[in-house]
Amino acid sequence: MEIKDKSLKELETLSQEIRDRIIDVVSRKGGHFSSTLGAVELTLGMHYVFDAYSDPFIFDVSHQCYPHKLLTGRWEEFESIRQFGGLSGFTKPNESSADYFVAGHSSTSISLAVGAAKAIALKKENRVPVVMIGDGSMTAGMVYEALNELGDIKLPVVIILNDNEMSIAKPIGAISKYLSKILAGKYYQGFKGKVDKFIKNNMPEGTTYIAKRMEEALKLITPGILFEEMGIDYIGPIDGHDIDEIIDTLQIAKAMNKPVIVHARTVKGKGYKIAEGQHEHWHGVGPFNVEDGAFVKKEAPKAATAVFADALSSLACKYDNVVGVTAAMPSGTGINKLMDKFPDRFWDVAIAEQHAITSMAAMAKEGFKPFITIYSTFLQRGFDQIIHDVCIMNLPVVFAMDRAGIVGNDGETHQGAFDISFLRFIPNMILFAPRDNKTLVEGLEFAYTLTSPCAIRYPRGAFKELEYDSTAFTLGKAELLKDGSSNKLFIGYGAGVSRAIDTESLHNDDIAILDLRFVKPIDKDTLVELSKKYDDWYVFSDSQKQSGVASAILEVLNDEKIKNVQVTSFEYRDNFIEHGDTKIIEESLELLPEQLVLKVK
Ligand SMILES: Cc1ncc(C[n+]2csc(CCOP(=O)(O)OP(=O)(O)O)c2C)c(N)n1
Ligand SMILES: CC(=O)[C@@H](O)[C@H](O)COP(=O)(O)O
Ligand SMILES: [Mg+2]
Repeated sequence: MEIKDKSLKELETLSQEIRDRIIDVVSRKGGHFSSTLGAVELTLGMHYVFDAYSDPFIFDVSHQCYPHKLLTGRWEEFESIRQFGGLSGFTKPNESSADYFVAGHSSTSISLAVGAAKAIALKKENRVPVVMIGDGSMTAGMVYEALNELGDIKLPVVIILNDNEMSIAKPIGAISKYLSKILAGKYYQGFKGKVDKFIKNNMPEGTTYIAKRMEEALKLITPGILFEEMGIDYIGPIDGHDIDEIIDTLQIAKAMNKPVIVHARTVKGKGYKIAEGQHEHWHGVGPFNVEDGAFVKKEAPKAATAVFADALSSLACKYDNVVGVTAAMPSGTGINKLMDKFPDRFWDVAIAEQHAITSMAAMAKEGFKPFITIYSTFLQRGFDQIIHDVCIMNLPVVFAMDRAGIVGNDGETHQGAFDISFLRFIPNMILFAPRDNKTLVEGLEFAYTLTSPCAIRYPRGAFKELEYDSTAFTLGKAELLKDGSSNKLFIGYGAGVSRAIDTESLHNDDIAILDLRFVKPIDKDTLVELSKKYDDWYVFSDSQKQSGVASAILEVLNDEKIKNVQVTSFEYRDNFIEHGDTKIIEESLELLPEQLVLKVK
């Protein structure tokens, strides 16, 4: 039966079935959990009032899209969510025509809706873009760039603001406070009841006229004055778990034929009691026991994130001028501990990567030593700020890039593949990488001493502990870990060093291993020296091949007119990398040591 033909009772039953399915599958497979549970009724409302195969359904970040997937023919396949070869955890048009866009990074939804609305108007079609965006995602600047235009051009777009008063962590900033203040007021429910009665008793059926009246009436009480002043109509707050109210409101919003924000209050984790409310650790989860909410514990070595956080904490204790920032990822980057310990020196600035970078540039100019702790993938947001505000000024900002390399189940939107490629060509930027926990700690101490911007990368999860001792970091100096008796040289960068070591251990030749340490400035002298002894080089790095580590080495060989060396890159090829367990992804890319050793042979 079509959703549109279902009674309220049937819709409520369906919402329970959706929740049961999400809880069952995510408790076994892991995935984004509390956001998606909180969006069940709103998603049902979208599907009841709009048509996912015609109206662009645009989910911001799209980590809350599981109910949408279940409603659009992916009930059985849902079992494979975020697994290699299975469904993506985000919307993906090549998975279903009901998925309008790929998303994974936040706050793109309203811009997409504006573009879609313009296209629809030009094509003279009768479709309406519908956005679902969370309160956390409303903190990013791009949202206001889009609203700025939307309020001016006034094309029909319905924006459902799914407000659970949570980002991943507690939401930050004045906009969040403003939204919370609205939510603290009364539901629009009581008022709406009166308007409904008025419409039923006085008006003929016919949405445009009704909507006009409704809209006028709403204007008298709207708490969403910020949006109203920008030219976007505001309805709310409504109860985001009351299907009846959601459907009524969305029907009105649709009929208004202009930009409208429907502000819905929801509970993150709704329907799974243990996760309900403001619990950060239920945002994205691994497998857990449904009965008691206990996570399935896996013995895991200390994550690089934790090593980083401890080392930064020591630096902050030692040096008063150390400051730091995260763009809405306090626990993900480990900086939450520092925010607790040094609340006036470490900040969460909300989903505002660009602002994080530029504001820290000014702190660096004022004599502070900022550490921008950020996932490699989210640093992409701040590309111009890195060049324009940090590097041209040659300011000693440290970019601490977590989640470098394959991140696993989040997939193509989140892989930390590109940072070396897009940072390497920026003048003044220093790029180096630790190979293990010890060199991560040493690398941070070294970063503190630099007077230029630098970027240091480390992986999701743990470094492999290596048996090689390390020497102190010296700017632009590589470290030869072992000489070899064959003509081969393995060059590793960052976590690529352990891959090189593992591959060497599987080879029957005795192969020299170099930890490149710096991809910029690169150790020209050492490379020239090594070219005299070894002429078959292999480059191991968890990063894109184009403009990557092997490219940097080839530039040296070319500049130094060294012709005898053959370089093979074991970096990522020119594709976006899918989702799945990291090891399985690496296997699919033929990057496991046992695969690489065959290539070398
Ligand atoms: C540009 C960018 N920065 C950071 C993130 C990480 N991130 C994913 S979801 C999220 C919180 C979003 O909060 P909200 O929109 O309120 O959704 P909720 O999870 O509360 O439903 C963050 C910070 C991201 N996806 N994109
Ligand atoms: C959707 C999003 O961007 C985050 O929730 C991300 O999935 C977190 O990734 P980690 O699990 O690596 O912190
Ligand atoms: Mg939220």
